[in-house]
Amino acid sequence: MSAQKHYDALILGSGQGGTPLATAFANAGRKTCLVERAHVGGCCINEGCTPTKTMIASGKVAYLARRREEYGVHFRSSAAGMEGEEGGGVEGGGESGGVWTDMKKVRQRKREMVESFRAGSERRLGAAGVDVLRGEAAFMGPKTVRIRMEDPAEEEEVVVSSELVFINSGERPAKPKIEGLDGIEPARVLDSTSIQELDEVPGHLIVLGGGYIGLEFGQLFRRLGAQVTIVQRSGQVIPREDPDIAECMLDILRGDGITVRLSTEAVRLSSEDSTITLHTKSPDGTTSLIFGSHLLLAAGRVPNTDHLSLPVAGIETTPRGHIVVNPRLETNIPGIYALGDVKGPPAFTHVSYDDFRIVRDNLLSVPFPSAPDQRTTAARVAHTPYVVYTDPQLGHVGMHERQLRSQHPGRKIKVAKMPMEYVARALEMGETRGMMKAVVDADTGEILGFTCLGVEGGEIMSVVQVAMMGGLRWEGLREAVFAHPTLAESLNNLWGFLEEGNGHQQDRWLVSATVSMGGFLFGYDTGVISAVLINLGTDLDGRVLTSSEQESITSHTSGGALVGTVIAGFATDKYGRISASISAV
Ligand SMILES: Cc1cc2nc3c(=O)[nH]c(=O)nc-3n(C[C@H](O)[C@H](O)[C@H](O)COP(=O)(O)OP(=O)(O)OC[C@H]3O[C@@H](n4cnc5c(N)ncnc54)[C@H](O)[C@@H]3O)c2cc1C
Ligand SMILES: NC(=O)c1ccc[n+]([C@@H]2O[C@H](COP(=O)([O-])OP(=O)(O)OC[C@H]3O[C@@H](n4cnc5c(N)ncnc54)[C@H](O)[C@@H]3O)[C@@H](O)[C@H]2O)c1
Repeated sequence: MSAQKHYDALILGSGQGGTPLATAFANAGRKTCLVERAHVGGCCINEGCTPTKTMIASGKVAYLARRREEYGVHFRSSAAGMEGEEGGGVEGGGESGGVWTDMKKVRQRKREMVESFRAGSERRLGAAGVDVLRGEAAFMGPKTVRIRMEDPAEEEEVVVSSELVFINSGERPAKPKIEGLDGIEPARVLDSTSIQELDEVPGHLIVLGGGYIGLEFGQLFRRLGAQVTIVQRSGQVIPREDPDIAECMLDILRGDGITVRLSTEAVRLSSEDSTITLHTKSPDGTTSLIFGSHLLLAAGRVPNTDHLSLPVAGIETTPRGHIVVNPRLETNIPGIYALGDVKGPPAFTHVSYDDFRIVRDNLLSVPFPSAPDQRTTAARVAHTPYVVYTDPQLGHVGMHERQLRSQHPGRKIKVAKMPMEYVARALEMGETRGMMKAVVDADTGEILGFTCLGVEGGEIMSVVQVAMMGGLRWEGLREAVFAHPTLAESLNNLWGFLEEGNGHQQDRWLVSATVSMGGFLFGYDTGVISAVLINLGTDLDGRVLTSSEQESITSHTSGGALVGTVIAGFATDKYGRISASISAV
């Protein structure tokens, strides 16, 4: 049996764009229908941001509990020389003992958070009078959709037509093609959704993919007590980042005891008893085996367009299956729009939510903040921020140095890098890992991009984002009066590190040169003096530096002064940290 219904607005998928859009249309007096095949609130609330950040909070507590003695804090039992009560959980990696994870409790806390967020969304939809149909939608024609209902006892199928259709169907985890994958016991092969439902910590988690999901879960499960190996196909983790930031992140992950294998291709999987074996290959042909108890697939996501029968409606997609839209989020079919991840990257909740605002303002004429009918995605391109919720967080806004140098080679830029070790508040908190980096226009002072890989890096980044939105130049942040001691006050000092040098590569050399050469003399040329570099050693990979690299370093040393025959100077390492004071002849 199939029922027929007609609406003013039909929303397919209850994601971060579609859910508030449905409420807005209904509140504006339009007859509105929202179709959802799984759960209201979509990925972010049910499987994405909300549950992961809730679980990551548990990981942070475990991490700090292990570091408690650094802060002069002891558990009563250990202070008294007694064994801490243990049981019901899994030993927490053993770094400092006594901390174990009750995975069921971690999961329960996550479930409660998800349920409360989801209930809030359901309440808002109900209060606005949105018809929520539980089932899977597929087009029958441009403005007609068939819904296969979740509960066939009521209706097996409902056919809905509408003047306006909004597709907000999101993405799901990709399943990479690896020989042997289908032969592994399903309970041991996890994705970003199923890993959140584990009731015990895996013994050894192999993470396939060194992107956002791989890093967030890899570090979380390490902190909860698992051995973790991250296998990343490309030569750096989080490949969209500048190499110096990715390298700093790598140091942090390895510092946490995570094994990270870069430039490593997963070739084949096999399993015996409870052990999974991943056969890998490096670009030079070297093969190796990685053994683990569980495998997390974190190798990207694919759009939920394959079940929508888009060709029936004539809706255009990219070769990867994302829906093609213009800056007003209109598809090629009039009256049909796409919002959120389903239209392609960047795939973030705040992007999907802004898609909602664009459509709402253009179609429901909400006049603020810009004139109706003029809102497009173009306005946010320069400033779209994001945060990777590793600890420390990686917050970024604007352009990357690498992107600027490759896409705008003629533009004169300056780069400032400062280690979090220079941030008073971070020192007080005992959380000094990471670095800040800013890229500015050398002529105008405009802030073009900013990254903070540091404690509460997302919050610090947001301060700079607001400055960028307001057109504040870097000098404005240098002179701003921030409350002391905040993390944001470090934005007074960052700019002292601005220089035109072309990046991390030379800094890598400087690190190893200073580390390996001991008492040797650094040469530099400040325009006042020039001196000769006596010995340079090797780069971080042990490679002997060429003469042109040595020359480059001698002209890149950050500063110095000549006093008689004694040369004093300093050089900065890859984080901009002063790594050597030189005084010798
Ligand atoms: C593990 C993880 C962590 C994340 N963390 C963050 C974070 O910290 N910050 C951040 O900004 N982003 C994060 N993201 C990304 C973020 O979750 C998404 O960008 C966000 O949910 C936007 O999604 P959306 O609005 O496009 O739709 P989604 O939230 O994906 O919702 C789409 C909905 O459509 C439904 N649907 C699909 N097909 C059909 C159909 N045919 N019929 C009916 N219903 C259908 C689905 O069931 C789903 O509920 C994370 C993602 C993951 C996986
Ligand atoms: N904090 C956040 O905002 C947040 C958190 C999680 C996810 N997300 C969103 O979800 C998206 C998807 O995340 P993701 O981490 O799955 O994808 P991703 O594209 O960010 O990273 C996937 C990584 O896996 C690697 N890879 C791909 N195939 C591989 C293979 N066969 N073997 C080894 N490595 C392989 C790629 O090189 C890539 O670096 C993100 O791009 C982001 O938009 C956001």
